[in-house]
Amino acid sequence: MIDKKKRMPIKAYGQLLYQYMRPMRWRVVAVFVLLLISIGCQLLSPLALRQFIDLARTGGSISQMYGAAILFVVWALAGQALHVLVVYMGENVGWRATNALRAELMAHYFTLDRAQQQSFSTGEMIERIDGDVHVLQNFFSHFVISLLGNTTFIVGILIVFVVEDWRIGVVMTMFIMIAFWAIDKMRLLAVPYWQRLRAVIGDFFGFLTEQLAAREEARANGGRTYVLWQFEQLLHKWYPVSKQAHVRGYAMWMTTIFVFTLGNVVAFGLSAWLFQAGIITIGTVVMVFYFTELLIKPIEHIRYQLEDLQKADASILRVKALFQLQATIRNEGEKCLPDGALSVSMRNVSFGYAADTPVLEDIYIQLRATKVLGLLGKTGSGKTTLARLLLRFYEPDEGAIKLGDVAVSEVAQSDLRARVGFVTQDVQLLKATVRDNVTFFDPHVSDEKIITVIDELGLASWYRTLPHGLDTYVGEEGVQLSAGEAQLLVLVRVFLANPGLIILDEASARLDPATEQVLDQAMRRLLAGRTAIIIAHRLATIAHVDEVLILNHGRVLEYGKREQLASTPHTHFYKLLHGGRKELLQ
Ligand SMILES: Nc1ncnc2c1ncn2[C@@H]1O[C@H](COP(=O)(O)OP(=O)(O)OP(=O)(O)O)[C@@H](O)[C@H]1O
Repeated sequence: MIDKKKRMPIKAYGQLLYQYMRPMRWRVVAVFVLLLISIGCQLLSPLALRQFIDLARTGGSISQMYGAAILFVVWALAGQALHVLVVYMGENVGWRATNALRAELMAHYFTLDRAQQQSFSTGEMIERIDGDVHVLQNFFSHFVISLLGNTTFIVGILIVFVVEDWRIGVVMTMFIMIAFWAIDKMRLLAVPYWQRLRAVIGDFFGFLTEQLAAREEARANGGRTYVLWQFEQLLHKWYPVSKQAHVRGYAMWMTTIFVFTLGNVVAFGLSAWLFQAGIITIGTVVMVFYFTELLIKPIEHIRYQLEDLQKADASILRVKALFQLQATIRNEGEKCLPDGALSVSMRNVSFGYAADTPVLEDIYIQLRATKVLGLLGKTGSGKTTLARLLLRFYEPDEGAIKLGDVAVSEVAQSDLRARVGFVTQDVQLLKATVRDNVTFFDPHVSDEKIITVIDELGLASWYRTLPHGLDTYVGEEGVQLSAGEAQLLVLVRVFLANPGLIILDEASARLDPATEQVLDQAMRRLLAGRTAIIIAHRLATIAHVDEVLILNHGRVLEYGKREQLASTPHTHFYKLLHGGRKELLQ
């Protein structure tokens, strides 16, 4: 349902402007000063026009008339030139403010929990960080400058009217007040519709990014018809919402046109009457008419600004909603994990993504530093979830998790992320060079170090095929890597960071048997002296681990030393090794 009353309080606008304009206050002050001078020039030019006409009617000298004409042109040109400068500088202020807002939104997004991040599709996030903020750019660059400038201009014209004749001043002041009242009443009309329009655009981009990412799967699995159907549904939804929003914007435009016409009639009628009564000169009649015409522009601009404010209302509400979303895991610790390999301890840990659906129950792990644990279990048994708890992506409902004898809840998130290396099933490479991909843009990692890890992982021959070595670009415009190669590169990234605990989630699932064998040997060398948890569906992946844990429906089915389990005939692991209980891996 659309909440028609939803409107941003003026205070919220003030706060937003204060927050983002403060760092540029001198620039903003300069814009205002230029704006006032520009308004002064624009107000002086019709006075020169009046002087010119009255001189012509009363037989003034030609040189006096030239003087008035030149003044008219000079004031008009100076006013316009300064106006251009004001717009340029205003745009600059707007860009800076919106970029700061964009950066803050992006940084805030990274502070959110995994579950909260997942509640936004990629497209929705693009719409928030770019779409909504783009709308606000106009608000930042033009709104205050334009509103203040145009209001000052209108007040200036009214003062001129009052000075000329109080009746013109009173009537035109009343007319402007009525005009603003009518336009402001129209303002509320479209806010909820602009809000809905942006939400629909967000859904559309969300769908588009998702489908573009999964285009191969969709094509291979015959999903094309469904995708196109869904695409069309979204377009159908977009059109009526866009129409509703624009029709309401148009209603506001119509109101302004009506108001302008009324203003012209009033100004012309009144000044004609005053002229006939011999109270004002013909030059003043032309000047009043000229000023009334000039009034149209600022009222028009204010209308534009209010229309933009309708869009900004919707965008600010959505941006604020994102800012108000706070990570549930907020009690960031301050402790650091001890150097070197980390022990892992989980005691009576239980967890569920939803309150009434446990995914892990009563998990117990006691892994000494430098030991490697093989984690087995069929799909959906909770292996990845267990890894996410170790990284504190989620908080356990019960139990205690410690790394290197420090509770993960007491460790600073940055330290936790730096000391625990996680290779997920879904490998993501950046559109950057091989070097930047493995160092994550850390300039302190030397090329020698990178090449050593590449050598140790057995990737030397692959590395030699890269046309520009570490400077080779990967991704769409660079070298295309196979899924297996991408996974190997991510392994280089993890090992370079020298973590105290490495979690490999199905890391070798995409590799061919030959590559897997090369990697297996290299991994054994690299894992020596480090703690690791290897999540696997295949027994070969965990041929050299020290301990084995089998998960079944979120519970520990079996846990012990690999050698011991492998040599005890009644264990599940023994049966697995000898061809039985295969369902535990599927
Ligand atoms: N983000 C999430 N939100 C809600 N439920 C989730 C989420 N991630 C996983 N689950 C559910 O938790 C259960 C365990 O999932 P998990 O990914 O941990 O299993 P897994 O053993 O790693 O499976 P696989 O071997 O297929 O990767 C599954 O029932 C899954 O549907």
